[in-house]
Amino acid sequence: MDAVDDPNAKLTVRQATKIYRTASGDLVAIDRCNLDVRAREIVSIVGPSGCGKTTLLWSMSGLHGLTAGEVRLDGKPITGPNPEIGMVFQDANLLPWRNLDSNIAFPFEIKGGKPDRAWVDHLMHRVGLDGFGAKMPRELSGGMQQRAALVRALSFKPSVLLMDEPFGALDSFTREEMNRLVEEIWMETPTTIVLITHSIEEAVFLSDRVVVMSPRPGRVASIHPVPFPRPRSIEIMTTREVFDLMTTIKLEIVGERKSLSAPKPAAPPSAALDRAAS
Ligand SMILES: Nc1ncnc2c1ncn2[C@@H]1O[C@H](COP(=O)(O)OP(=O)(O)OP(=O)(O)O)[C@@H](O)[C@H]1O
Repeated sequence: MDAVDDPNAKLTVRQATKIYRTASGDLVAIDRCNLDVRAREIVSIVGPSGCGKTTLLWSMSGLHGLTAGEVRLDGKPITGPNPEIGMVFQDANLLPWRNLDSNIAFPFEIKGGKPDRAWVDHLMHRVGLDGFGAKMPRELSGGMQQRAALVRALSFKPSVLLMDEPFGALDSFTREEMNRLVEEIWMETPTTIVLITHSIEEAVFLSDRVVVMSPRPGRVASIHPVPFPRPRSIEIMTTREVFDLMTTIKLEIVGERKSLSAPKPAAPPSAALDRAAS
């Protein structure tokens, strides 16, 4: 999908290509991806396993370099980790020997600073962790650890939050609770959010737009606007329109999977491979 610069874009991905050099040869994970994410928008990225979702998200974070193409934040190329960008992963990644307060303070310590205590207290209250600051990670459920990871990511007041399958390890009830919490926090303090998920329901519940990626090498195959009002109640999520949208996206991904397993005619080498070889 080719893209023209969106004047309201917060994040701009242009011709993003990533080739991993592996022992068995070069692997093109994503190939000329284009995407604009607008300020204060929630965008989910879905697609078949291995299509390059994480690769794309990490390139947005600046933690992984691209082989070709670029990602821009507010028009400026992202070339490394950026304080404007927070991240949440499937694993809460809390240091087991530090309590919650100290886990949240840790990234600030590394940089030689301190978190804004009032803001952290507000976030802890917001996610339902009031009074849990002195608890060790092992004393908390998976859902509570993910809440703490969310507080840690938001404690920097990032303008962009990247979430890599953040609730994938949680049971479905806790996952829905976390989805509602993210929507509530976002409605109070709109941040630009890009979320990777394997759950179409989660993608539709949370997003303003759902991006479907093609099988590897991943490209943006289609983008679906999600026009339903917020907050997205159970009543909204069980309407015919939501069901139809989820079905369309599911069928598209299944179709993409089928095309992945079907024998493919020899394709001309991509521009990315040409570049890598030269
Ligand atoms: N560091 C790496 N070195 C080599 N290959 C890698 C590396 N990271 C990812 N890959 C490969 O790149 C492809 C895309 O991986 P990626 O994790 O981005 O996909 P994904 O869509 O997030 O997958 P999943 O949905 O299964 O989490 C896969 O084939 C994966 O094996």
